[in-house]
Amino acid sequence: MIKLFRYLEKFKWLIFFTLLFMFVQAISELYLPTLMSEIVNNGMMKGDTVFIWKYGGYMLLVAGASSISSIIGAFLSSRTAVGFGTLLRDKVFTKVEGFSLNEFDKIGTASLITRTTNDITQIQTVLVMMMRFMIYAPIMCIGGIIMAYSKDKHLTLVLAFVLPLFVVTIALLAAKVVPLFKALQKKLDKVNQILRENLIGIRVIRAFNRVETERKRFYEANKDLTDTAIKVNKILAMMQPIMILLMNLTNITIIWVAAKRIDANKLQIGDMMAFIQYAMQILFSIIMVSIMFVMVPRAQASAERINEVLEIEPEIKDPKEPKTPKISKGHIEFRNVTFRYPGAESPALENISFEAKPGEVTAIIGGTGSGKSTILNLIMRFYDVESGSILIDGVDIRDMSQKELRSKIGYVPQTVVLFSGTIKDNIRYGKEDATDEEIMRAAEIAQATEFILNMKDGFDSLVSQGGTNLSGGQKQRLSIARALVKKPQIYMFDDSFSALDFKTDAKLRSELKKETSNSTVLIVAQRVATIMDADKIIVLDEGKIVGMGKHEELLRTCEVYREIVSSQLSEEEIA
Ligand SMILES: Nc1ncnc2c1ncn2[C@@H]1O[C@H](COP(=O)(O)OP(=O)(O)OP(=O)(O)O)[C@@H](O)[C@H]1O
Repeated sequence: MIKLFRYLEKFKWLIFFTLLFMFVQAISELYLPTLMSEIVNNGMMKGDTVFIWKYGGYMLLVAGASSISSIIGAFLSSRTAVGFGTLLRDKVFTKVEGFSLNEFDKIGTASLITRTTNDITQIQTVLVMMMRFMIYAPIMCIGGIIMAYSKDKHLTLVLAFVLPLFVVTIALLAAKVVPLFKALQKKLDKVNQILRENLIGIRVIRAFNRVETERKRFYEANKDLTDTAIKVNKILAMMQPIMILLMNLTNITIIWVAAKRIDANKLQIGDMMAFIQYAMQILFSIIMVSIMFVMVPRAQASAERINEVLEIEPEIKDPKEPKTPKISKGHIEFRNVTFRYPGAESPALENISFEAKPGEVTAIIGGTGSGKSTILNLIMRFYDVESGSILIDGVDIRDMSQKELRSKIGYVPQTVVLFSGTIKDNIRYGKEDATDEEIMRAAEIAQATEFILNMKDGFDSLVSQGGTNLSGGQKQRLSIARALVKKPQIYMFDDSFSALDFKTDAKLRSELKKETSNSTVLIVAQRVATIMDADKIIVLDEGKIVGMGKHEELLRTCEVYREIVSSQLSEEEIA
């Protein structure tokens, strides 16, 4: 947690004033019982009304100061904690944005969400407590002991018995609660993970009639979380009556001992009353500190989880001095590229070398899992190659800034991702300052205009989160329009025409050809018809290139290609 507290620097003045006001509150509260004992001893016992009024007035002033300090302290500490929480969330979010896909896989999306929300809230809560109790509780405890001692030495002996008993009881309870608090956080992660999977996969869950199974899975994770939470709260609930019992026993003992001393004229009633109040203040401050000791480990567990995220050094970093290609055309070259996914035994791509030139369409075809998407992932630098290099316009992509690299590329991923907003917003995602004409033009080429205009509000129609109110083919076309509006040097289509009917597919590609005549176009496809007329077809099989050339050439020379073609086209089509 200390590591995270370095970010508190920004709030140092707020913290200073919180501590100052908490100090004023503690001192005022310590002074009140003494004033009260004065009123009892010198006012009430002697019937001196003027004295009572005078000291009563003092008491009012001191109590007022204490209340105002308490209010201001609470306000300032909350401001600090909320500000700190915001700052941390921002830091975690910014860090996560820079993660490569590897790091996402390592921590998991659900856990990243819990860490950014719940874990940071835990730290916020503890920070408020720390700021309020850090100064207040020790002053109340030590000051209380000193004041109590000044009222009566003998009575202080009662405290010498009670305080250790109090501390031991709290320590025993805390020892039980702390591990449970740590477990709570993990169980919350699990509930979040199942919830997320279910919300995203609801269609599949229903289609496979797995609603009951999923409900059971959620119920079990939820119950596990609830059981632990109940266990924690049972112990915490026990704490309160035990504390009250101990406090009352302390009260009774003090009164019993004090009564004898008052009888023997060794103690005044006012001093006994003040002593009782000091004893309560001491016990309360111990409770406060112990609550902090229980809460801190929980926040500590959260802090560790946040630190883990903040300390991950993204594997993919920008070079210190990024290079820019002298001539920028979008020429791609793979030189002996081998790549293995983290933890995988065999490489997903092995010794891949090819060129994709501007003005040409380069297609990649191959069976499922042959490494087609991986090639595109590597060009986008979602992962770094294991050996070999990828050059764009002669510059290794690891020597370029990621921003520059990605600004050259219009990428249409295999799984379409749309954001909540209008159709226009989604297309404009490709180019922030795109004009309405540019957006319409992109939609036109992507063959999306017709269905967009058929929607109630045309280009201003709302796309729901994840694009659930659109069909697969409609989503694909919007995703293509989003890449087109960017007018990049390199287009990468990852199986992006698979959900289109043949007619739309052919129309779209012929329009696309006109639009992308000067760009480098990479098309990953399963359908031979989609890539037959490409300038270069790369045939992949188990991560290796087994053929490269034009359609007719490959038909003659490449066995794998022939197999793919004959499984899809009729004899006449092949001829
Ligand atoms: N994130 C990942 N972590 C580990 N292995 C992966 C990951 N993504 C893909 N792979 C593996 O890498 C290999 C190549 O996958 P890739 O997605 O490139 O295939 P593909 O040819 O695009 O297949 P498809 O046509 O089915 O999309 C596969 O064996 C796959 O299991």
